[in-house]
Amino acid sequence: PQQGPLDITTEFGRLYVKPNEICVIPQGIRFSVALEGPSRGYILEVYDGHFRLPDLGPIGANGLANPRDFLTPTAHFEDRSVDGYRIVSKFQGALFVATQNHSPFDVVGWHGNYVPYKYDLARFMVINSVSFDHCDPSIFTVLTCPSNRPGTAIADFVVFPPRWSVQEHTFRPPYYHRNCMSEFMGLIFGRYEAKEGGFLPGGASLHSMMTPHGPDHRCFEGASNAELKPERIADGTQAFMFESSLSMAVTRWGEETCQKLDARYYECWQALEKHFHL
Ligand SMILES: O=C(O)Cc1cc(O)ccc1O
Ligand SMILES: [Fe+2]
Repeated sequence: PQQGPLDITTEFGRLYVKPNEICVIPQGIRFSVALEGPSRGYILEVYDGHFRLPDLGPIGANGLANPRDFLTPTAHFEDRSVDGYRIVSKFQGALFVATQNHSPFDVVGWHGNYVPYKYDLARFMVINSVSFDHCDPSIFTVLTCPSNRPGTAIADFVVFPPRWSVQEHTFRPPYYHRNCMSEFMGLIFGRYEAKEGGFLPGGASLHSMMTPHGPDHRCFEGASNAELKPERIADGTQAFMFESSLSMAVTRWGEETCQKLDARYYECWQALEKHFHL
């Protein structure tokens, strides 16, 4: 959720998920979502594999998102007769409806680990360079859904949390780049350092694979001239990225119907100047 909490009921119990928390519901689990008012957020559905914590490599035993901070529901059931209870299932890309005369949330107990869970992004332990250079944003991976090609993800969920920035001799914001992943970015709240202007909470950007992108002109000028002292960045901000080795298609709704496409987005780079001095 980006705006308003989600009051989620699942066959395993209930999850109350507030903005800056995320919720993962594995395939095939029945759930319903109750809202308390205006609501908005971001959904990522993977069609292959499951999300898990990334391998920590030399980071070692703990760090990034720690297992202890993932919360699963306690068993909860209701014995409720309901005429025409509608169950909506997605199968092969289409939605199907079945009706029954009782609540599906009548599972009395459960064991195992194929369960829905939630996680508070504020609990993420941030790792970064304390010497020089801008790290690959993979250091900010909360969860990954690996593909069967090693090192390549069906999807990574990456956050850009509040943190200290201390690198020396470095252009600290994201570098200008083209890469082999599709990057869908969203903003829960605050201002993303590389696009303080046009990128608003609830909005999204998509940089498809091998499409060049990077900070806007204002960010470039600011960071190029800033004194490199230790500095807090992203306080009051939560930006994130869904990154995939697959392509993401834009629907007609996203491109036209919603009338929210920023056709002038590219202009954020137009003022960048050439800085070669012979
Ligand atoms: O494009 C972006 O803003 C996301 C991003 C951030 C970063 O720090 C490095 C690479 C990257 O793709
Ligand atoms: Fe990027």
